[in-house]
Amino acid sequence: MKVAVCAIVGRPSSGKSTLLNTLCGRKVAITSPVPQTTRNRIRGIVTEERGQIVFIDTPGYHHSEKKFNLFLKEQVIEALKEVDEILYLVDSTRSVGEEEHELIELVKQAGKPVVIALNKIDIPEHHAEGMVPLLKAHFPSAPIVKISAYTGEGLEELKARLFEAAEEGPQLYPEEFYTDQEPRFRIAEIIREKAIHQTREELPHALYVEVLDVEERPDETLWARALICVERESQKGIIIGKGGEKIKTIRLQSEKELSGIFERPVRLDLRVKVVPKWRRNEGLLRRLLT
Ligand SMILES: Nc1nc2c(ncn2[C@@H]2O[C@H](COP(=O)(O)OP(=O)(O)OP(=O)(O)O)[C@@H](O)[C@H]2O)c(=O)[nH]1
Repeated sequence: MKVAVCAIVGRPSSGKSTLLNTLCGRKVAITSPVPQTTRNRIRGIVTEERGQIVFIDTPGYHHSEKKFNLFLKEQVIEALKEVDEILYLVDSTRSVGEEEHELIELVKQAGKPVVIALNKIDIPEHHAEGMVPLLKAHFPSAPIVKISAYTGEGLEELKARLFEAAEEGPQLYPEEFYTDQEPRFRIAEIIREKAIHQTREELPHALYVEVLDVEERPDETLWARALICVERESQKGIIIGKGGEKIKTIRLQSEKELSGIFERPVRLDLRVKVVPKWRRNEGLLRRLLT
């Protein structure tokens, strides 16, 4: 069968997480309209008769020099070293800027087979056609497919191109697997997604989630204790909300979604903790990012 480990690379908000979820048919990576939601390399797995593709969802690529963003950039570079092929995702509704050019160079340097997907063609203002000559000039042998990660348009063709670029090999994961994320990590990601959605305006990136304990109770309930960590005391109040309303919503939404994922009741004990300047803490960033 055809087997490949494939990195999805693209600018922030190009739709990498959305694409991964649509391709895998399930929710494996959290999505959000706020850029830079993805901080970890999450794998989604597509298994079909013709083969298996293991996707690595890389963080959005930034060319800013801030320490936080440098870490994200390192993640992209590291991810590309390990893979067999690259799915380069381009947002066809945005103009090609400096950042896209940097990314083109990065993908070229990797020297791996590349499949290019021009995303968001469901949006009428897209200019996918206009982008083709530039991409062809940089990647003469790469197939270019126009897609909508959102509606699923073009994804069959995209998968066909990815399988074509893959080599013959043994299956890497059993076919019932669609992600190799640890439960602890999945729990943290779902809580983080709900917390971001609830506090989008006030603190899009100022939080992370740490799962302290996960326990299977005798009645088969999965119980987890987690901390939502913020940078400042004022942000703690935002997460908790008036009379605890917000954190309750975050908990209920997370429990509901996690119960579906783990196919059993999930109960969460959520607390908020202030961890000053966590984004400048190198040890913590390493732990969160790797
Ligand atoms: N209309 C439309 N919207 C899309 C499509 N793909 C993604 N989006 C939207 O674009 C936004 C960003 O999508 P994500 O999948 O979170 O993007 P990402 O590339 O993973 O972002 P980072 O985590 O910042 O790297 C979300 O609001 C998506 O719903 C698409 O094909 N069509």
